[in-house]
This record gives sequence, C-alpha cells and structure tokens, in this order.
Amino acid sequence: MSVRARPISPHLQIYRWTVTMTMSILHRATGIANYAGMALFALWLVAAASGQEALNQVNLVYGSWFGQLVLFGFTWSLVHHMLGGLRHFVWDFTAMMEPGQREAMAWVTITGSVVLTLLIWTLFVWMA
Ligand code: HEM
Repeated sequence: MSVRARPISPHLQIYRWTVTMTMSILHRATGIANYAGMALFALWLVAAASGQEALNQVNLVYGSWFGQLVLFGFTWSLVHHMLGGLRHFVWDFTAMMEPGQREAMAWVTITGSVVLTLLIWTLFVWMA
C-alpha cells in the first residue's frame, strides 16, 4: 500500500528567530529559576531564625564566588521576569502590540534587566 504524501504543518525550524521568541522562552526559564532562587532565600531565612551558627554557615556558602554568581543570576532572573510581567501588563491594555513595538519592548526588557541588576548589586552589594 502506498503512503500518500500529506501536507506538513510548519514547525519551529522554518521560522526566522525573533527577539520576542527569545523573550517568551526567557520568561518561562526565569519563572522556573525564581522558584529555585526563592528556595535559597527561604533557606537563608530558616538559617537566620535557627541561630548565629547556622546563619554563618549559609552566609559562608552564599558569600563564596559561586554563591555570589548564583545570587547575581537570581537577581537578574527576578528583575527580568518582573519586567516581563510588566510587559504583559501593558499588553493587557491592548497597547504596544504592533510588531515593531513588541520588539522594542523586548529590547527594553533585556537591556533594562541587565542595567537594573548591575545597579542593584552596585548599590546593595559592591558599595554596601
Ligand atoms: C519569585 C517570584 C516569581 C516566580 C517564582 C514566578 C514564576 C512564574 C512561572 C513559573 C511562570 C510560568 C511561565 C510559563 O509557564 O511560561 C510565570 C508566569 C508569569 N509571571 Fe511570574 N513569577 C514570579 C514573579 C513575578 C512577578 C514579580 C511578576 C510581575 C511583575 C510576574 C509576572 C508573570 C506573568 C505576567 C506571567 C505569565 C506570562 C504569560 O502569560 O506567558 N511574575 N511566573
């Protein structure tokens, strides 16, 4: 029996990659990362409530270069996700929905998240 060739629906690889696609993926990825980051924050709170010794141990890990790298990434993730959330809030008013406007907002979100993260760390970590 011969198999009839059927039309194939377009899939990911035929589309031109766009910055808005990247943002969609990043919003989900940062949402998941925020869960993990919040677990780290909860651990720190539990340690603080448990006593000085426990807090010192957690601070030692969080203060190491690797801990700082993870916390920096968590800060970026939170800020990026928050700006992404505000982007959705703007869309809730059916504003900024044209292709050029969506791309502009995507770039503002990416750039803004990096700038805000650096600002937060400069003010509250590096200069504190
Ligand atoms: C620790 C805090 C947060 C966590 C753990 C978190 C987690 C998540 C996760 C897992 C998703 C689902 C992503 C997906 O399935 O595509 C999501 C979506 C969303 N989040 Fe958050 N989020 C946090 C904070 C925020 C904040 C502060 C805002 C707003 C300023 C926000 C706005 C949104 C919006 C609007 C969506 C839906 C996006 C869509 O419809 O595609 N989130 N979040």
